Amino acid sequence: MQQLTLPAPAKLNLFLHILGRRVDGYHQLQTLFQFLDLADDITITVRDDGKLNLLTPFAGLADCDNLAIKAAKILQSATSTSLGADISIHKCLPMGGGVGGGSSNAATVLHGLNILWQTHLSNEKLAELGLQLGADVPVFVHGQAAWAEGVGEQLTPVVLPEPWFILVKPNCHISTAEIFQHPDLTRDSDPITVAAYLQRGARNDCEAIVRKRYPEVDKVFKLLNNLAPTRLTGTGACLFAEFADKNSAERAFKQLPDDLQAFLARGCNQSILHKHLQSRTNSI
Ligand SMILES: C[C@@](CO)(OP(=O)(O)O)[C@H](O)COP(=O)(O)OP(=O)(O)OC[C@H]1O[C@@H](n2ccc(N)nc2=O)[C@H](O)[C@@H]1O
Ligand SMILES: Nc1ncnc2c1ncn2[C@@H]1O[C@H](COP(=O)(O)OP(=O)(O)O)[C@@H](O)[C@H]1O
Repeated sequence: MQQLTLPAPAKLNLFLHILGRRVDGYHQLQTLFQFLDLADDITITVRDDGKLNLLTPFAGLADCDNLAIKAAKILQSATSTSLGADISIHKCLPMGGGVGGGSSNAATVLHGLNILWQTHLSNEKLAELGLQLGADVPVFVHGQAAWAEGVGEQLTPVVLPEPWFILVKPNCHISTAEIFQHPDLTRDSDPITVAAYLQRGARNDCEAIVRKRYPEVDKVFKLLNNLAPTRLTGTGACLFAEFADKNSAERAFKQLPDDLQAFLARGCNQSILHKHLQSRTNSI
């Protein structure tokens, strides 16, 4: 087999608590990751000459900085394969929005090339390689909704309700590093348990600062929160409102102004990448 097309889904941070800060500046978190059935599509074709080409360059981002290419390079050097690849990314996920598109692209490329190059690395090894690219890559590699601790890399799979969401990307770009450096960020939240989250919910500690720094986020937050309980994902800028069923989500979606970048999606405990990989394995 020489070519594969695989999805690279979005994630939500259903809540995000910051418990402290490590000496290296990274923050200790507690968060709950769930996937959405909303995804980029990535097509990978094997090359014999070892070259790694991105056929769909992103405006303003050098190909060598694209996480899809970085993931391919890491796998290439970890396995010493002589093979290369052409990679095309059909982008659907808002970039820099806290839905993890770049990390998800990296995880999908790791899985796709591991199949095409027949390098046979375990999920654990792929997650270890992915962590070098970003704190969120391992959860996409494993593909199970997860309770996360540490800097987001200590994962415990969980089974959660799978509600419907309206996801909105306010028209602004937020730097993750900038939010984590903010002097007013809450860094001393008490740890909680999954059971406590399921009973009472929990906040996103970045939300107050992001809403204050970015009026556009605050405006969209108020609009969505009138329709259903709303949260920031990650460090933003995307906001999500939760609905128990598809009909109520659709009704609310119709009330949104036309100029908003909004998506209707379902929460998934198994990433659609992994559903796809499983159905491939079953059909072989
Ligand atoms: C906090 C989360 C929640 O999902 O935010 P989003 O990026 O999704 O919004 C992620 O873990 C982010 O992961 P990712 O975007 O991969 O972050 P990285 O590239 O590893 O780090 C970007 C910058 O954020 C800060 N950072 C990141 C993670 C962390 N636990 N503590 C930090 O202080 C560091 O300053 C780092 O330089
Ligand atoms: N394949 C990729 N898709 C999206 N962003 C990428 C990719 N490769 C590198 N990036 C960079 O990573 C940044 C964060 O992207 P993304 O993962 O979409 O956001 P977030 O971490 O906020 O969820 C982008 O602004 C972009 O500069």
